[in-house]
Amino acid sequence: MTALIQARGVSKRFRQHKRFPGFFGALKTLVTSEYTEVAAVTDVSFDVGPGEAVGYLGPNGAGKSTMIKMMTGILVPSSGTLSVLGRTPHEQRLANAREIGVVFGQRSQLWWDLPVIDSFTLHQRIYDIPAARYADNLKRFSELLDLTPFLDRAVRQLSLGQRMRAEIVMSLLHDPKILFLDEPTIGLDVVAKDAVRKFLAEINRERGVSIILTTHDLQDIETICPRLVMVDQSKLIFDGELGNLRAALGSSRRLMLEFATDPGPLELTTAKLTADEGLRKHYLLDREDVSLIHVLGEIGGDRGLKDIALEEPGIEEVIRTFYQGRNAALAAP
Ligand SMILES: Nc1ncnc2c1ncn2[C@@H]1O[C@H](COP(=O)(O)OP(=O)(O)OP(=O)(O)O)[C@@H](O)[C@H]1O
Repeated sequence: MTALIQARGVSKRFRQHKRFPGFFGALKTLVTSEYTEVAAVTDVSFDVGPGEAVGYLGPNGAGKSTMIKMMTGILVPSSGTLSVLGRTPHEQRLANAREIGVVFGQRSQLWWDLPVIDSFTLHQRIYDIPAARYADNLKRFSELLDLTPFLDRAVRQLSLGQRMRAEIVMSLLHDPKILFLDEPTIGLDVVAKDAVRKFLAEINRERGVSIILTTHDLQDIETICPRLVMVDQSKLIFDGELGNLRAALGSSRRLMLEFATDPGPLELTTAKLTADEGLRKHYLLDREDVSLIHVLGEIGGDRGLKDIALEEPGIEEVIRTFYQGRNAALAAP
């Protein structure tokens, strides 16, 4: 598989004028030429293949937006090599732009005072999209994201959810091979988030558009991205599937057993009793080698068991556990 994106030891450091506090500090700031360096991205390497959907995750300030900006050619890496569709993004920014789509949740690419459809028409001209292709894409995407009711309205009159849907459609009109999205669902209500997620998952599946997505909403990842790239304090700390991360953290499935009559505190060797509500008992299954069959075998058939529910830990819990474990390891003497 040829990689569409190849990052090798990519770093980005920002140089900032050193600021001194207080009134005299402000004067000193003006006359000194001292700088501090911020390491936004440090030695990051990964590949992204055709049709992959990758969630780029990390806490605030971990360097996600900076990495997206380097891949889209807006920022120049301080060191390392970065190739997107065979090009160095910042050196061939225009050629790169023709084959990628970009959506920044915090910044609009639509013309604020023009009707949505006018921004789309301008996009068609700038990107030289053949008329039939443009018409097909516009029809299909507008239907999927329900844009038709507000195509003729000025962008400044749209709600955030409507504007984001329009941004996403515009980013795809020229059939990009890769779509970069920086927090595309930020501030959206649950219905709009759901529509955007389903649309992106469908575009990825149907058209094979590779997706690189940063978000703080892990449900976005769960719906769209099988693969996670996780960063912390500018460095890459995990690259793989959510299932691998779950496995690496050990199994911690939750089990709920409901009985017709209360069998009393039912301690088991195969599962840890975590809450006893009488008829309902909650357990943690934290051993890989123990399955539900083992637990049921231990309970036996004569306890009046009425119902069973087994739950895998949700994505929030998996990611939180991973970062907490890492922070604890870093803090250890
Ligand atoms: N233009 C800039 N000049 C100086 N420092 C910057 C600049 N842009 C980003 N940084 C710094 O680089 C680091 C990484 O920033 P970045 O915006 O990439 O983080 P992020 O992971 O996208 O964060 P968030 O989740 O809050 O959006 C931060 O410490 C930030 O303050």
